[in-house]
Amino acid sequence: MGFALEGVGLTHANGHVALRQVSLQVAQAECVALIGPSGAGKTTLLSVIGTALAPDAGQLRVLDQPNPARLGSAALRRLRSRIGTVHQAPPLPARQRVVTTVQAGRIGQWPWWKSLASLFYPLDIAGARAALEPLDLSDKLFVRCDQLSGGQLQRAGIARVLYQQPELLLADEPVSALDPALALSTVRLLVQQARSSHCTLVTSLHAVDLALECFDRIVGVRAGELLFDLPAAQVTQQHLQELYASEGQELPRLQTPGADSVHAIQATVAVPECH
Ligand SMILES: Nc1ncnc2c1ncn2[C@@H]1O[C@H](COP(=O)(O)OP(=O)(O)OP(=O)(O)O)[C@@H](O)[C@H]1O
Repeated sequence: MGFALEGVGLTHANGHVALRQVSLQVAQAECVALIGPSGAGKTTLLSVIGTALAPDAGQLRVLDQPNPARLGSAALRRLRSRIGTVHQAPPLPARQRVVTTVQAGRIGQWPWWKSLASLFYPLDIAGARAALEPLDLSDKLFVRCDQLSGGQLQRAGIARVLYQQPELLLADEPVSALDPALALSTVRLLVQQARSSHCTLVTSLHAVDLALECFDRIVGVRAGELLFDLPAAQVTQQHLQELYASEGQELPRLQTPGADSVHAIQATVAVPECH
């Protein structure tokens, strides 16, 4: 099983209710996109699933582990080592080389002495290179993180989580810093890698067309609630307009000069299909 939330609620420390009565079941190896306006609660939802935030109402089960908030620190660390997280702005140490940063993806799975040694000497250069290759970053293997562009940093964060080989992969706006063609190929890579490794993938995406193109299941989040949970083929314009009603008429899409849709980008770049 991937994870299940039943009636989950979360109120932030300042009293803001970010999630209310959220119920969502995602099976192992399913790939799901979260969409919704800014401030809807997508990041908060991913943080709850990833056990970074404990819900204050309802039930949570992650990778067959009920109620992770009740786990002791060692068991929680073991559970978290099975969960990979891609952040919008990956918190990668500025002075660390890319190879070390990618290898750090497995620190939670290695014995302490190996994790420590890997900080001083890269123990798996070939593995790190293989993770960077499909993201077109293998030439940056020995470059320091503070010498990468924002988009390269974001892709290094993705390489790190792919190297981790998690059972559950949570990606929060993983391609927000990438140009439209790279965004499309990178999301497709995430979906393909998740499918081939039988990993559950939940990705929040700003671009609605990217979500509909690459994912079979779409969850619409608005004001801390799930507005819909549908197969991509059943998401209508009306669903989307209702979801983004607070953002005016325009739906957020991939933007590229002279082409404003995934299909237009597809026509100009050779990227493998998602479905
Ligand atoms: N640590 C916090 N303390 C207080 N309120 C918070 C905190 N984090 C988020 N919020 C509020 O909770 C709501 C949901 O935020 P969240 O980041 O989950 O939304 P989101 O859908 O991911 O937005 P975006 O698409 O802009 O990243 C917002 O109103 C936000 O202001």
